[in-house]
Amino acid sequence: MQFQSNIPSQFIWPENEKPCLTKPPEFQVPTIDLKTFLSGDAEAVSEACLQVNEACKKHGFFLVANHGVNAKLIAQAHELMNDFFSLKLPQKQRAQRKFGDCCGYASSFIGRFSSKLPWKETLSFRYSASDPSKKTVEEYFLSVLGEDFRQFGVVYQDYCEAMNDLSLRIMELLGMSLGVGSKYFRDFFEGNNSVMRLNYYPPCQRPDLVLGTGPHCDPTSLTILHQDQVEGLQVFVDEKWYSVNPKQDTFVVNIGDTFMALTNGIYKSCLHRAVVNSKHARKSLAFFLSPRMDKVG
Ligand SMILES: C=C1C[C@]23C[C@H]1CC[C@H]2[C@]1(C)CCC[C@@](C)(C(=O)O)[C@H]1[C@@H]3C(=O)O
Ligand SMILES: O=C(O)CCC(=O)C(=O)O
Repeated sequence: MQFQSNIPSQFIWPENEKPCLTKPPEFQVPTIDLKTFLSGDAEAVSEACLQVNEACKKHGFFLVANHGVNAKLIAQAHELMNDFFSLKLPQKQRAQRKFGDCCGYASSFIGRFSSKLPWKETLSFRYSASDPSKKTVEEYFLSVLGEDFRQFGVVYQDYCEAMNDLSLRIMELLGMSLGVGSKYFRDFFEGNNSVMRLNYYPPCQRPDLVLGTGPHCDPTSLTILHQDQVEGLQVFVDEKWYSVNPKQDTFVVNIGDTFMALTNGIYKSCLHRAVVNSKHARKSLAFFLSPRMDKVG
């Protein structure tokens, strides 16, 4: 393995994809107050629809505030991420992601990609809303990691259920913003399957050479991201990178490729990435909503 300034070459990105040394400008992403939108107040609804329509036609990113997700649950989800990623490697590898599967533990996708490796560890698992009595996330942690991880399963099951509920309320907003009504997309995604991903970005001595997550569009329908208070998320708009800085008590929401297709390209799924820094680890919780495949005609 070759090294350049202590960084293995597989983690070093090409010149044209490296993060800029200077922090890019902050991107002004609209913040939607979900509570006022759902209150049915005509003016609030029309304002929220206008903001979402404008944002999604351009870049597909917006923030949601007053989302109703329990703050303690969010804090627990972050705390347990620290606990999991602090485990010794052999313990984490008990959940090792298998080739071809999108679930499990991955450390920089070693073995999956050979260059431009992301500077991150991830733990991904499925959430199925099709049968509310089946606690798929609890079962995952118990079956893959064992009895000691029961509490992880309970917390992330609750977190995924909260994300699923939030995603359906956001689908109401997206339907209204496109003029097809609040039930159109909500009904389509009811009982869906999703992927929950825990992202852990260790500090890096050379944050100018690596990327936590490379430039990508999410292939799924909708992503609900909760980032900790360490900056790192960047979106690519009008041929430039901008940072989407953490905003207390909000989730970052973005359209994925599948939802872009569902809107015949009217709403955009845009490139984004995550940069790292030399001092602090960074964490994010990403919930990727997908449609029920039996509803995709
Ligand atoms: C279903 C998924 C695959 C990825 C995680 C979720 C939704 C986004 C996908 C991903 C982030 C898109 C960019 C490349 C990728 C490999 C990554 O950087 O993590 C993708 C995820 C994956 O395939 O693991
Ligand atoms: O961690 C972030 O800020 C972005 C993560 C992301 O884009 C992803 O997991 O697909």
